[in-house]
This record gives sequence, C-alpha cells and structure tokens, in this order.
Amino acid sequence: MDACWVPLLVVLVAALLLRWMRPTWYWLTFGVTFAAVRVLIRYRSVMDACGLTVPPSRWRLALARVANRPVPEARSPRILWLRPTVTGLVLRLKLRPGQDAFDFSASSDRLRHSFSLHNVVSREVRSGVVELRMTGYDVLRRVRMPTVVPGEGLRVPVALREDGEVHYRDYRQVPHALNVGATQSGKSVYQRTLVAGLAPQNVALVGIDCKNGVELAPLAARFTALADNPGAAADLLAALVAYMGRVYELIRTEQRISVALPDAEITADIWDLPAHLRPVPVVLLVDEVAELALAANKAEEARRDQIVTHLVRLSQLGRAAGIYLEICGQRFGSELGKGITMLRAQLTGRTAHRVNDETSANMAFGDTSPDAVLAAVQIDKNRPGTAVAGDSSGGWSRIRAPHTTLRQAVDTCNAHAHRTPSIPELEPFRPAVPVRVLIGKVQPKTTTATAF
Ligand SMILES: Nc1ncnc2c1ncn2[C@@H]1O[C@H](COP(=O)(O)OP(=O)(O)OP(=O)(O)O)[C@@H](O)[C@H]1O
Repeated sequence: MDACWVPLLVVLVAALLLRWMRPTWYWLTFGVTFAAVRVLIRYRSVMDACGLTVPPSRWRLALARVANRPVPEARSPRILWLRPTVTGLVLRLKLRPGQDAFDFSASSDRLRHSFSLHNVVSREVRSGVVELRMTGYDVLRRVRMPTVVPGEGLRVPVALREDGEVHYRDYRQVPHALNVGATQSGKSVYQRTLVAGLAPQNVALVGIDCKNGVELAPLAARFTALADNPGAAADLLAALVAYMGRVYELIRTEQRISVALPDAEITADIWDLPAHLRPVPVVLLVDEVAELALAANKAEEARRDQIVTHLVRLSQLGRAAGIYLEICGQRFGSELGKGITMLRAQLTGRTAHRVNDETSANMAFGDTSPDAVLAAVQIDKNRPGTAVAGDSSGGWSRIRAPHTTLRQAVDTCNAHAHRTPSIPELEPFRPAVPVRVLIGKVQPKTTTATAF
C-alpha cells in the first residue's frame, strides 16, 4: 500500500471508533463540520422535497415572462444563521409569506433523515422565525449533564432533552407535577436526581415514601419531615395543611400593612414577602402514591379520604404558600378512587416514564398533551430513565435523567444537611439522622423557616 494512504486510513479508523465509542468526541472533532457542510449543500433540495418551499409570486412570474427568462424556482425559507453546539446544530430560518411553523414540526422526521442527523426539533422563536434544533448523535444514550449554574428560585436541572438542552423542573413556573411509569422504568432515579438538585437550595424537603422509606429514608439528612406508612402520611399531611394556614395568615398580615401604604406592592404569595419574613418554600415528594389510596376496611377508607382531601387542598392552595407537590406512581387514574382525578387536574407538570399500556400514558397526558401518549408508550424497555415530559403549552419532549446513584444522592444530602430547615408543625415527623452525618453538620446562623 502507498505510504501516503496510511495516515488517512488511521484518521478514518479513529473517526469510526470515536463515532461508535465516544459520540460526543466524534461530534466535536469531525461530526460537526461534516454535518454543517451536509446541511448547507442539501438545504434547498431537502426543503423542496419536504414541501417547505413557496411557489414564486405572481409578479416574479410575470417579470420572468416579460424578460423571457426561465420560470423562477420555488423559494425556501431564508437561512438567518447556522450555529454549531456541543451536541448538534441550530438552524434559524425566516419563513416566507404564507408558511406556517407547524409545517416544520410536522416535517421534523423527514428533515432528520434527509440531513442524516439523529434528531430534529422545531420551534417558533417569534412570529415568522423558526429554529431547527438538530442533534448529531443520540445524546440520551449516555446522559452527561452540562455544567449549569444552580438555578435561583427552585429551578432544578433534572434531565437532558433529546435536542441536547437541559430539562429543568421549575417549581415557580409549574408548581405541582405528576410522574408516572411502570415498575423499573426509572421513576425513583428521576426523583433522586431531583432531591440531589434541590438539596443545595433554600428549601424544605418533605417526603412520603410508603415503600417503608426505602427510597427516601437514606436521604433523611436533608429532609425536614418524612413518613413511611399511610398512617404517618395522613398525620404529616394534616400538619402541612396547618402550616399552610399559618403562611396564609402571614401573607394576610403583610397585605393589611401594604394596603394601608400608598404605592406599596400588594403581597400575593410568599415570593412577594420581604426576604427576612419569607417562609422557606416546601417541596412535598410522594413516592408510590397508589399506596396512599388503598383501603381494606372502613377505618382505612376514612384515612384514605382524609389523605386525598389534604393532597387536593395542598395542590389547590399550596402555590401561594410556597408548597409544591411532586407525585410519583405507577398509575394515577380514577380507579384509585374519589378525588384522584380532581387532584390530577392540579398536577400540571407531567412526566411519563415507560408505561405498560396506553391507559397509563393517558393518565399522564390524555388531558394535556394527547400527542405525547404514543411517545410514552413507545419508550424503549432497554433504556430505563427515558421519559416524555409535557410542557405547559401542550407540547412535549423526550428526556432522560442522569443515572444518579443512591450513594451520590446520599452524599449530596449529607453534605447539605445543615441547610435542612425546621418547621414547628412538622417537627414530630423529623427523620432520625445517623450520628456521623450530624457530627459534620454546621448550623446556619438562621434559617427563614425557624425564624417564621
Ligand atoms: N436515567 C437512568 N439511566 C440509566 N439507568 C437508569 C436510569 N434510571 C433508572 N435506571 C435503572 O433502571 C432501574 C430501575 O430504576 P428505578 O428504580 O428508578 O425504577 P422505578 O420506576 O422507580 O421502579 P419501581 O417502581 O419498581 O421502584 C435501575 O436499575 C436503575 O439503575
């Protein structure tokens, strides 16, 4: 073999190996250039083939006829810019008159294979401008979260979207959420990632884990209150409702003061209160919610009704008091009894991990994003942790949480144990924390919750 072919062959083999073993490195070294060139070369023919062009206007046709020139071609949307990212390319387009952003979302699958990219997601950034976010490789195969600055105000980076963007759980935007999925689909890992993301923030974590505390008890160092059976859960929820009443009293008092002052802002929720008065926000995590809804006799039925009533009340009134719900279960439908559909209607954030049937997917998305139902049913069994997350506008995206191990989550919670606020009403439910964690625990000067 001619010696000059050897380096070329080495580069080719290295590229193929990288593509197979380290797709991120392949993308950053070779992939991004190849893909950008491919997109630019194929752009016009792909737009044409996908029906994303507009015919020439009448005056251009007339002008061509008068000048005896060839008939002008159909016009593609104008490229505003093409930007490489660490996971793909972003192509921003200015639509031609008469084009609709919906046509681009409907063609995303055709665009994906025409440009030979892994995935294409389109969104309208403003009227007449569409952005195509294209990923060069399967970013959900091995999730690597980019380094993000921890969000202010309860915004937790919890998973990666298939377009390479970070998926946030933003409690102030979407106060209450439901997370469904079959057994072994990845619900607990998602919840654990969420707890690890919340641990460094100024928040009180309250947990109900009727699997005898198996999932949440190891994270106890960062929990203000924990219940591991339905009886304790009923009492804990009653205490949380009482705490909510006290926060409302505080808001009313502040309102009375601000109403009397001309030009003062009127307090509507805890975030409007001055920082020194603001009670700590509370995130209530419920694992395997169906356990709370089971009843074998009259006494258990009464307790079940009490639990559901408290949850409905917290979901209806909790937002202003800074109480947010994160409910997790295998199924969450009317078969769980009275009040469940009412509660579900309040849980506007929806995530579905792999489900066994369409009925379960409908429980998550039937009422908010019907398009997401099929996507949830199609999640690959061999890819635990993959989920479909709905957004508030009825859209959805495929996401996967990083594989946070219990050890990692425990270490994060222990490291932030000193941030665990105490709330008087919830004191009887404070979990026991291993002595070794307490030894390293540094008490903060004050926490807003104890002050309140
Ligand atoms: N994001 C992820 N990436 C890789 N593996 C994952 C991910 N999420 C979960 N897994 C794996 O899938 C398996 C099931 O995960 P998990 O315990 O979270 O499921 P689950 O839905 O809570 O199940 P169950 O309802 O039975 O408790 C675990 O072995 C876990 O390691």
